[in-house]
Amino acid sequence: MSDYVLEAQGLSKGFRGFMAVQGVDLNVENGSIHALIGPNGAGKTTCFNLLTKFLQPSAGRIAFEGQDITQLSPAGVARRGMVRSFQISAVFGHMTALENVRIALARARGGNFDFWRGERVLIRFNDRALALLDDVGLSDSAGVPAVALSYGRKRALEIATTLALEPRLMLLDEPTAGMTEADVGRIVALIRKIRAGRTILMVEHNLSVVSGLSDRITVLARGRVLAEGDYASVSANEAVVTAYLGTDHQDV
Ligand SMILES: Nc1ncnc2c1ncn2[C@@H]1O[C@H](COP(=O)(O)OP(=O)(O)OP(=O)(O)O)[C@@H](O)[C@H]1O
Repeated sequence: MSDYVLEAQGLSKGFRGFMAVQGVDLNVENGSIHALIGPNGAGKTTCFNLLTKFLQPSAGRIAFEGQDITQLSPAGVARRGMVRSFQISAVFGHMTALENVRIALARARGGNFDFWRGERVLIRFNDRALALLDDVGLSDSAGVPAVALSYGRKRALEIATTLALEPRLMLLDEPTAGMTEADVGRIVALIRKIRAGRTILMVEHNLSVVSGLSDRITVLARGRVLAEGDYASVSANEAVVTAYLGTDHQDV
């Protein structure tokens, strides 16, 4: 089997003639944390949407664990073990943290989501749900409605609902966006913890998060791959520095 859990070749996406992503090759190594970075408008989100099949590529091929997934739906990709955090937007504000994770577990097992009469069914998931809440540091919030959780805790709950789907490849879309510094530290620690036994691909703007977490970084600019390597090598790359300096982004 290949060392790569995810392989994309020649990935392209045009919007009415404008190429947002053009000829991107991306190989994500099994067990790694791989970050996709780049200045505003570089094509990171489009690339992410292509990989998770929220967008259909205009050209290119994507394989997950050696199987071609280019034609699959987002749900089909998720069922195979490649899950995007927040994909299922499973955080229902009026439900408690525990109830949210139980619903995610029920869905992961192909439950018909009929939770209106499902209390007896859902109760079977209590132990596993409590263990997942513990994994993300939310055991003390099990009974708290999601709406009452702080922003950082809500993101942790979203990660717990994603973990409920038992992803082998977890895709995180700007996991620290909009967070206070203290919450950023907590999410970084959480990502370090949950990486065991799985691969993580993330889009992230916060470069200190990227430098501390990523084994490998792909830098996009104007829809193309500008550089790839570890943090030390991409941050010393002249083309990368120029691309970042040309925007209002923080320095690399
Ligand atoms: N649905 C769409 N229709 C038209 N243009 C689009 C669409 N989605 C993205 N684009 C354009 O494609 C380019 C890449 O956008 P994308 O959102 O992928 O970049 P990004 O790297 O995620 O940027 P940011 O860091 O600002 O979120 C941008 O110029 C954007 O305006």
